[in-house]
This record gives sequence, C-alpha cells and structure tokens, in this order.
Amino acid sequence: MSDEELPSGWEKRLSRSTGQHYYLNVYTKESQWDRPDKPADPAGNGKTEGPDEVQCSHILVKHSGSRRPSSWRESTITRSKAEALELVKEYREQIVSGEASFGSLASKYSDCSSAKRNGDLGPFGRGAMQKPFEEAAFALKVGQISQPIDTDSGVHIIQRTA
Ligand SMILES: O=C(O)CN(Cc1ccccc1)C(=O)c1nc(-c2ccccc2)[nH]c1C(=O)O
Repeated sequence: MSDEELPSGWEKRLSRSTGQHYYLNVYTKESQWDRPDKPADPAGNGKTEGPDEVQCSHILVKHSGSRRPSSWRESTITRSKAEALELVKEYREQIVSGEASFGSLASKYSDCSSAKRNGDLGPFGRGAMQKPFEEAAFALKVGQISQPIDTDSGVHIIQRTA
C-alpha cells in the first residue's frame, strides 16, 4: 500500500527528534508509529489524558552507545553511558539547588542542537519525540524537572516550561 493510499482519517507525519514517520488520527490527535491498516476511529479510545501539547527544554548528554555519538560540542563522543548518567545527575543537582539555571547548563553542556536555544525544544504533541522522552515530558507539571531519561540519542533531563 503506497503512502497516498493511507486509510481515511490518518495523516503521515515526520518526527523531529527521530527522523522517523508516525501516523496521526486527525479526529482524536492520537498518534502511532505503526502504519494504520483501517480508517481512523473518529471517537478514538479517549485513552490519552492530559494536554495535547507541552513545551520543554532538555539537557542531552550523549555517550558511546548513542545512535549518533557526535554533537556540536564533540565530534566523537566516547564517554560511557554510566559517565553520561553521572553528568546529568550532577547537572540536575546544580539546577535543583539553585546553583545554576537549566538554560545556562543546557547552553554549555547539552549535546543537542537545542543547546543554542538554552535547551528549548518548543511546543510538541504526542508522536513527535522518542517514546521514553514523550512519556516523561507529558508526565511533568509545568516547571518540574524529570529524573534522567534514556533514549536512543543519549541520557536526558527534561524541564516542562509550558
Ligand atoms: O538520534 C539520532 O539518530 C540523531 N539524533 C536525532 C537528531 C539529530 C539532529 C537533529 C535533531 C535530532 C540525535 O542524536 C539527537 N536527538 C535529539 C533529541 C532527542 C530527544 C528529544 C529532543 C532532541 N537531539 C539530537 C541532536 O543530535 O541534536
């Protein structure tokens, strides 16, 4: 089945953070990674609670096992995953204690291109980010900072800003 033959009620979208395609139910705004094989259910299953969109900033520390172990900071990232986890825990401590701001540490130490925007990712809906990142982001209240989160990109801490 080629793209234009998607069952009715679905839109094919591109995830900014993973470069993978996902599918959006245009009625319920629910999203899924798997290509749908039947028309979108207008009623949806009402499962997804909470906001349609959140805005977050994050600090990403990549490691040798990251899918792309390279960033604006280091062309080849060799630190271990354990070292990356220690670093994000240290950053989180500095932020929570008031010793440093989230944005200042993101701008200096995040391996994500969003470091240039003090870690800001802008608003995003479900289906736009890797699942572990999405679940953590949508579970946060505005202002809260997540515990360290693992994705294929590396280890993150996330602050919900809106
Ligand atoms: O995972 C990959 O294969 C490569 N990526 C994805 C990527 C690469 C460039 C720009 C945006 C996203 C990253 O490693 C990556 N993931 C992120 C990311 C992951 C989760 C949430 C937000 C951003 N940023 C980056 C980055 O280099 O800047």
